[in-house]
Amino acid sequence: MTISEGALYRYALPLTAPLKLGSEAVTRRRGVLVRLTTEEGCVGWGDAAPLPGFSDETRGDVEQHARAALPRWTGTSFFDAQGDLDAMLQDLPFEAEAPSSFRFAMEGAVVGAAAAAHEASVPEMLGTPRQTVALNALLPRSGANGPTQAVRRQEEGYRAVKVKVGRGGVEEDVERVRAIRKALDASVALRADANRAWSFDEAVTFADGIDDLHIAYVEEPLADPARLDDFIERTSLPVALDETTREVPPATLRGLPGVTAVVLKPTLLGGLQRTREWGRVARDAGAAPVLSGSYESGVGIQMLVALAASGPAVPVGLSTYDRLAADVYAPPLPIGGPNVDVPAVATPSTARIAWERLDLIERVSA
Ligand SMILES: O=C(O)CCC(=O)c1ccccc1C(=O)O
Ligand SMILES: [Mg+2]
Repeated sequence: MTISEGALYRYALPLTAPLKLGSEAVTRRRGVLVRLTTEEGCVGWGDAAPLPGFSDETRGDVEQHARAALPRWTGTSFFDAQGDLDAMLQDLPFEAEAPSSFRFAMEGAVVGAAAAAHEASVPEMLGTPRQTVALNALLPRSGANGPTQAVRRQEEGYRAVKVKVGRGGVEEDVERVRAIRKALDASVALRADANRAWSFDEAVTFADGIDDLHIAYVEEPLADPARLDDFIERTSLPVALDETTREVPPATLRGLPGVTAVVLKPTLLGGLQRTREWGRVARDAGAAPVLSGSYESGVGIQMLVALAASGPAVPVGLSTYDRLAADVYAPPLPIGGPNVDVPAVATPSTARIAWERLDLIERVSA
């Protein structure tokens, strides 16, 4: 497969409400779309959407890197045997300093073009996909009416609910999580995410406070993640990694037997190869890989759905898409309920691109 053209487009999508990310408040979701075209006329799209407060790079960095790198991709041939996707991805001409979101975009565009060349779907290129992907419902941050909202989501059919903790006092979190857990059916998984807010003692207070309840896991309880193994030894609370996956190699999991799940965000982790490697190591270690979004556009979300469809059947974190008031696709993708129909969502479609929302940055031909 030979790339004959690469194009870069800037987008800035409106949100349903400002997004609070650490100390930043984002009012528009900004990113860069990549389109690669092969000599045979096959097209693949990718989404590079660095998340302020979480990504190491800015959108400006992505633009600068992508403009300099694109001429090395056009005219380049690479191996594209279906069934050996990992070999194909390893062959891509990335520089060592390629930003994470750029890796995600370029790998996605290449897989999309290869899928078109093989008349396969993107999920099929990644493995043997399931037809549906279940989502977890993310409860809004404000503490009010947590149990009522959680029950509403359960009635809509969600099998997992995620709640943010670690913003106020730990006692309040214990009360909130207890009330939500008691309001939900036992069969609905409850997940908590502390985003590294707690000292060791606060995290233990939380764990002891909900000791008699079954929650699926708490993500990143500790401000000092180096103490995770102590925490796992001290409490019986199941733990999930999120931020840590961007800081340590996947093999670290083998030394953390109390880790029940790993939250994998390809935009932040640096693309498909790294996500798939984490997924393989997690499964070997008995931890569930939970694919999650970082507020990508529809193009990025399609790739996340494809990745999730080729992984184990655990509810994934893609309700970030609800926060976009408009997408690069018009109409937007049909992601609005507890289950995503994979074939209906994960087919990239140039015909549905909302061109008026894209600004051409650069187009390079071989
Ligand atoms: O996991 C989910 O359900 C949604 C994704 C999510 O919460 C998230 C999205 C972007 C950045 C950080 C986080 C987080 O897990 O804290
Ligand atoms: Mg998290």
